Amino acid sequence: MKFRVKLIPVRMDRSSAIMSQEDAEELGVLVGDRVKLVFGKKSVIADVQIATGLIERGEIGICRTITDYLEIEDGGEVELYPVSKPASVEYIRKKMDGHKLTKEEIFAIIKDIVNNALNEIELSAFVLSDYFHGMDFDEIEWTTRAMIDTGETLTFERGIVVDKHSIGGVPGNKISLLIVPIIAASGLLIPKTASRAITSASGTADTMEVLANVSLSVDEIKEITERVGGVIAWGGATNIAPADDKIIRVEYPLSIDPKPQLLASVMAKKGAIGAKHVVIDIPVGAGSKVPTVEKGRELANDFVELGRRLGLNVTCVLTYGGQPVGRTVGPALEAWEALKALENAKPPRSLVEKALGVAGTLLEMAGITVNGIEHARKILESGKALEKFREIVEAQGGDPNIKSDDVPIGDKTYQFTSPIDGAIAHVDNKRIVKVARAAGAPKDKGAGIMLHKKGGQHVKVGDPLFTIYAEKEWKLDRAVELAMREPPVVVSGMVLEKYPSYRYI
Ligand SMILES: O=P(O)(O)OC[C@H]1O[C@H](OP(=O)(O)O)[C@H](O)[C@@H]1O
Ligand SMILES: Nc1ccnc(=O)[nH]1
Repeated sequence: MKFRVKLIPVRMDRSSAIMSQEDAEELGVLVGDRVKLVFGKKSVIADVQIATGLIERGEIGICRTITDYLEIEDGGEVELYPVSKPASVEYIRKKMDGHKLTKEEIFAIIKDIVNNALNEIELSAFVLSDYFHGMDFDEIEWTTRAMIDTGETLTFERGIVVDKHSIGGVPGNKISLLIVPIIAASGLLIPKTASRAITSASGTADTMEVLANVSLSVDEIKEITERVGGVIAWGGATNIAPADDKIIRVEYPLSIDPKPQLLASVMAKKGAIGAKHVVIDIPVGAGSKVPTVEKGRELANDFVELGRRLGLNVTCVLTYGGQPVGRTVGPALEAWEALKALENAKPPRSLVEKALGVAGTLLEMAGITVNGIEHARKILESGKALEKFREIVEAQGGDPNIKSDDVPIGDKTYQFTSPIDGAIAHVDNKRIVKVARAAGAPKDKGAGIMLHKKGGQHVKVGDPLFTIYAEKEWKLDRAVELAMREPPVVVSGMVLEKYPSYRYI
């Protein structure tokens, strides 16, 4: 059937073909079905969208990304016909029914994810079927390999390439901003790619973006790593394991990270950059991705086994994840605190101790020293890590003279104080994230939470507990309201509750 092109003057990631309800009925297609648009020798597959009123009968609304590709003008004529779903949709259905997929089926799914051939519903179905049914080890290995093979890989001619990655799940986990410069300052190469937030209020890519550009190409990552020793880049902007960010975009709104995807997501990025030694940080504790040490050990075994299959030397570090790392949550606040630690300006102990523990493990694995923590501490305390971090920031287009107190933080604030004398019984990871996201994080860089007290500390009536920061008043109001309904910091005396009507926790 022939259609007249109506150019929608925007660019979109996904290809959509917008038509009237009547034309959709005549073609026998529903919203989300696929159609092929042909112009001359070129063709493109697009999803059907319906917008009666905007699009007349006989018209097809397409965005500039498609018109540029087809080299067709507004008002031009295209041939359009329905096409069937790719075979990978059948494989996703097989997984939804709980069956094991073959290597070929997994490669087909990942390839179609990379080529944008699956719509949001199909991609979500894939992620959710992994969430409900899991994958066996072969499937996890094939997913990881498929994610590596469908993207670009990096090789370095000289130097020992190492890497670290956290599975995430604990708020305030800004340790990569300390670890990467410590490792780079020790002479090792660390081309670190990070994701944006998945279940938290700020991923390492979101935090680093406060200080520098994180959208680097594979060539830039290689060049900067060879010149300065390390980078902190956003994996989604590179062509390294390109399926990863597309999967994460589905996980983020649901705040889920199914185990097979988690393993493949992390290890594909490590495999693609050719890391020899890798440390995986597994935060363990209530409200994190891994609730108990036993579960942490199981996951650690999986990482080590996947590393063995891919030829990477992996050590996992189980870390305390029962409450946020350091005192800040949210991109700018976390960048501020990471800089404080690099400046040796009274940083929180939990942040420094964790960063040194993970960095030290990597230094020992690479054979730099037998006492990794002390070696890492010297690099941090001597100022060499700060110096190296500034080189990295400059190489990534940021201001090398940045100081912690120059980092702009949201100017709309609200402080919560203790309603009673008592002790902090609980800092709830999930609630902290919910409130920080309600305040605007990670999109609004200045939004987040500063904790004034952490678990176990004593408080008196009226003592500050935490402050919410936001860039916009209405987001602050929303976050404050949420924090009142679901307190993220719980103070308790020895009397927990009174019935019928008083509730302190
Ligand atoms: O948002 P949640 O689920 O906490 O996890 C995502 C974060 O965890 C990893 O941290 P890193 O890059 O090793 O520092 C990812 O790259 C990302 O920054
Ligand atoms: N699923 C993931 C968890 C943590 N980091 C990642 O890059 N991916």
